[in-house]
Amino acid sequence: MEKTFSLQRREDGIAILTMDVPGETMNTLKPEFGPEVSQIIAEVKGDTSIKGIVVVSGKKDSFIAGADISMLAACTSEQHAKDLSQQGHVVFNALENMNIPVVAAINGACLGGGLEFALACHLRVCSDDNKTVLGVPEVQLGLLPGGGGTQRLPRLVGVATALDLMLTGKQVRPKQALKMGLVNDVVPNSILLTTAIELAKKGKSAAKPVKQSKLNQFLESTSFTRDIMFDQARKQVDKKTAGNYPAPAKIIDCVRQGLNKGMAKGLEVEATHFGNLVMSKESAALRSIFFATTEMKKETGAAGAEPRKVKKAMVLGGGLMGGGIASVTTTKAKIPVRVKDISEQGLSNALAYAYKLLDKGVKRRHMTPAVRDNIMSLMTTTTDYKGIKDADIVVEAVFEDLALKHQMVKDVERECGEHTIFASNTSSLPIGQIAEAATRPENVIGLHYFSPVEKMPLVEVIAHKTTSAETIATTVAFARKQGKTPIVVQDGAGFYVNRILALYMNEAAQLLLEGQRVEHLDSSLIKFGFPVGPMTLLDEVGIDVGAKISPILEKELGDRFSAPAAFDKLLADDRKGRKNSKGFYQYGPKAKKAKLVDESVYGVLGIKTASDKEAKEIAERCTIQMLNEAVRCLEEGIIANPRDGDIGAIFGIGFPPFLGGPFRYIDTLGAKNLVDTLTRYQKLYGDRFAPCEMLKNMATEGNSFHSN
Ligand SMILES: C[C@@H](O)CC(=O)SCCNC(=O)CCNC(=O)[C@H](O)C(C)(C)COP(=O)(O)OP(=O)(O)OC[C@H]1O[C@@H](n2cnc3c(N)ncnc32)[C@H](O)[C@@H]1OP(=O)(O)O
Repeated sequence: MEKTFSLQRREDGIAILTMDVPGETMNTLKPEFGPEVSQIIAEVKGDTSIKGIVVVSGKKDSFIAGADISMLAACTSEQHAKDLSQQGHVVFNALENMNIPVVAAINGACLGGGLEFALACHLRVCSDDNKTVLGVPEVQLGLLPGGGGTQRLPRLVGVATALDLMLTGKQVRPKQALKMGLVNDVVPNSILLTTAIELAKKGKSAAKPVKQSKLNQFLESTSFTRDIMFDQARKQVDKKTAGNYPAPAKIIDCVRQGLNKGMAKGLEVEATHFGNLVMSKESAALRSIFFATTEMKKETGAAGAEPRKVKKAMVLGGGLMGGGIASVTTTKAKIPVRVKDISEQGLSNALAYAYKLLDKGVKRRHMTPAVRDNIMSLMTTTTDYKGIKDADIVVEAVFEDLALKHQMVKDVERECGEHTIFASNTSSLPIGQIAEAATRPENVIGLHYFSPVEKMPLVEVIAHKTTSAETIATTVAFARKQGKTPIVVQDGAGFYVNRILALYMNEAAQLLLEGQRVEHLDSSLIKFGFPVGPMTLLDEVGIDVGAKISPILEKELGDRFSAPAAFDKLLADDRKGRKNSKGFYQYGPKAKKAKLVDESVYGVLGIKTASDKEAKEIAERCTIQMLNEAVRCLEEGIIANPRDGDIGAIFGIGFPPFLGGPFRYIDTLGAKNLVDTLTRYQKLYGDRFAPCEMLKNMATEGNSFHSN
């Protein structure tokens, strides 16, 4: 079998150890590497001519992407996974204990087990390339760094920095890595190898201790003070995870035990916890998200169609959404964009939105003012249609008025090229209706972003009946360049995400009208795993927006979408939510310190609060509405498959990732159990809980939505 590691001796005594996994685009660590590396270490130890080693990647622009995640899926028990971790410990310890200096030369992604490999080296130098990132993202997979990272990181960069890296899983850029002491030097890739060789010649003493703040030095100096840090970190983790994610607490335990009882004990605890986490349902769900999104990256969105290149874009509307869309187009996609609005104020809003986001990067020293200004120069503005003849795609982000959108379709067809795509950011209007105004309807498509655009990863690409495959593929590719995860959905009121969200929100509204307190509703769904509760979400999105979408959904999809009539009283009382500082919560100066319910909302709705229902029942009533409608969307072909339905719900509305998405969650619950629960609630509260046909068939046949 082709080897992954190769050793090249040099006349100056520095040997180059190259890792290049045959046939794979990324280097990942696999169980069979242990014996291969151990053999090389033994060979080096027996060759006194070798004075140092430099470890490099054979891949063009990545170092090591971590352990092979698919290898973890093959684990059959906690012990099996623990053994994998301990095999890594043996190899990395042997590397670390070599008498000659070992230097990692890092270019590109150095993540998870890849960084742990580099940490076992005595010194690390990385390139300043854009693709060079370092981090331990295991926590995002429901895991922990199982290759010694929980022990080496704190000892290298300090407890506080190490916990931050491990508990967030964030990737750091070269300069940040240098500043925190993760690497010893940052150089252009052209001199990376030379620098690493020179570093190896200097020997292990070239490593300089990391400067810690006085406070951190004090806190890390004794087990008593360290325990204060660990207890504080644990409190923050418990608050953030609501007990739904086991990995963070285990990471803290590994670091605590390792520092208090020594590295050998720490490594033992790390391996045990790693084994437990690999077999956890939460990690299986989170790993499925990684594989789903990786698989989706390879799809064009329209079988057999190749995307056209988008060299220039236009955004119609400089409001919150238009500004966000223009911002991600220039900042992420690096595509010139021309923003059109009817007023100079609208254009200023768009420019200010983009500039504010970029300037945050300058303030955090992630970019220079010159880079910021260069990116800003990609955004131009206009109050007419000048300078857009060569636009490849026009994204409209104006208010939900069909006549206005029809006019824009006509304008764009008149002013732009015959291939120019008209993409509507509408959140509810059927794309087919918008396309009725087009002479080239094949170029009309929906491109539905979620607010805030720069943060929400999902976009829905909505094809109507005659949207061309090329238009779909081009729009999907454009969204990807904006850093988005697109799912292609079929045309229909509310598309997918807003449709499943609407029933979830309506059930929360029903519970409110039954006397459940606003804050109890929100806390129940946060405990279930949503990032925010339904009442907070309604305030953020806008009560008026929800009220506008509901009748459209009810007209197209049926009575189950009829929103509780009492909610009209909220609009009559001019309650729109955060946007006019009047909603379910208070938004005045007092509210800056604590989130306070606006108790007057109960009087407006004419309700008296009742005793709290169990949080589990509240969460169940709201979530099974979402699950049932997600299956209906699959049944009607709105979504192509359960994978897209899972990713759409997780990335679009924050469906709890540790549950894997609606369809994986139904598989966990069991279709029959869900049908029984829906039927029980149907008898209590009416036909809005009636299980859909596909779900009943799944229950009868005992099928699951996912095979793995
Ligand atoms: C020992 C313990 O500490 C356990 C661990 O190390 S757990 C793993 C920790 N590492 C990660 O979580 C990193 C996961 N990978 C990524 O985040 C990204 O792939 C990347 C940032 C490294 C690169 O992103 P991008 O340039 O977009 O490339 P793709 O995501 O499309 O990936 C390209 C192919 O590489 C495969 N791949 C990447 N990482 C892994 C991995 N850790 N295990 C298995 N396979 C991995 C990915 O599936 C793509 O494969 P393909 O066949 O080319 O589609």
